[in-house]
Amino acid sequence: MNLDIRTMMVMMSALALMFSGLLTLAGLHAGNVRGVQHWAMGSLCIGLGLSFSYSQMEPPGDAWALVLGATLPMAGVGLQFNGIQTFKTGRCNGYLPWLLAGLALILGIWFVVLHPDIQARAVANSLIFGLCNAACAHALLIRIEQPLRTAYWFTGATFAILSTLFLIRAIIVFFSPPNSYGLYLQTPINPISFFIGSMAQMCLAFGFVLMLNYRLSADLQKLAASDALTGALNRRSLEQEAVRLSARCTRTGDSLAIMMIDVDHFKSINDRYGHQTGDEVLRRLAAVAQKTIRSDDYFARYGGEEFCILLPSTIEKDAWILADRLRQTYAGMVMEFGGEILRSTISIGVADSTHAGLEFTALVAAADQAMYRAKQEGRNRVMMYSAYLFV
Ligand SMILES: Nc1nc2c(ncn2[C@@H]2O[C@H](COP(=O)(O)OP(=O)(O)OP(=O)(O)O)[C@@H](O)[C@H]2O)c(=O)[nH]1
Repeated sequence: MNLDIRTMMVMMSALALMFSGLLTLAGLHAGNVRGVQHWAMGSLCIGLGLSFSYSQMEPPGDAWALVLGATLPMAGVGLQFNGIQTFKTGRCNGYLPWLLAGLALILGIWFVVLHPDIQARAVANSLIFGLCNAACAHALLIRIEQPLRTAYWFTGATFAILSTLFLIRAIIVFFSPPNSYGLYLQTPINPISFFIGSMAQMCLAFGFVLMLNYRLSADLQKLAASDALTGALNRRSLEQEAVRLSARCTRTGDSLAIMMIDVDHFKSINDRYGHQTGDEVLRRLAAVAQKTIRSDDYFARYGGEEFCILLPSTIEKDAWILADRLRQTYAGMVMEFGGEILRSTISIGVADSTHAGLEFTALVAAADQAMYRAKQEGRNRVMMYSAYLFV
């Protein structure tokens, strides 16, 4: 391939520096999403490292510039890895870029200053870069969050390609005849590596921006679907889930159960302890309910101090057992606010599709009727819709 190495190196360095700016700007509006600044710093280090390498291409090259030319990109890959960790988990091994930079520095001093050996240095650096990129690919391709799957795959695959490229480069240079390799010689491996390397840099920057974009839109969707006070689903998303579940149950013939939960005498809690305490009571109830239900049940705040749980593949009797367990757990909770003890209870109405049909509004109406019956009967109890349906 007749591509000029110098031109490609300048382009690659300019691209990396540009992407650093782009990622910095993207990170400014990323809100709580962390990791983007690591990627920006990583790109900056890679860009600067490449400019150092380029600056000593013409003989007599400065050995220290060559050392820095490998040290900075190594720190850059470490920062990219940190960015992936932070993006996925919120935490990272902060020492990693320093460790990698230290390793590259020692290798550089050894193979450039003390025992100059271009070939050995190229093999060692390619191996380390290959392994670091493989680690980045691995970090991206394990434990993938569903909404970000495509973005993770895209970025992870790019890292995997880069890793393969570096490892092939290490093997080719290792087996090339002594003194036949030079970093800037027009041997086939050099233009190919630089060409694929520049493309990969570009894909990585796109990949990172794609990941950020997917995460922000997933966060927005989550916000739009949940109740701000309790974190439960909001009524609109519950209704959407109900339509989906009803269609599934119609197809499979499964039963769908529902619970309507209402805090007893909530007005007097607000009046006596204040609205903030009332809010906290709702949060605690939501937390207990979330713990009680199964992972495929849907828990939502229906409005005010009323909550709703949809239970797929459940009959009314089983829903009653679950509801009564929730009622007892909540009634047993001793809440303390500003030194004052607060105990509260809930009334629950349960119904299922066998008695009320699969229409969501009919299910809600049935469970609501049962819940009001529970209130009438003295509160702090669970009533089944079918129990008085045939009375
Ligand atoms: N703190 C707080 N109060 C709320 C919220 N939403 C609704 N409320 C209050 O909840 C109270 C509901 O009162 P009511 O509908 O009379 O029912 P209740 O006092 O619980 O009586 P019963 O349901 O009959 O046991 C009202 O005073 C609302 O202002 C909220 O998000 N936070």
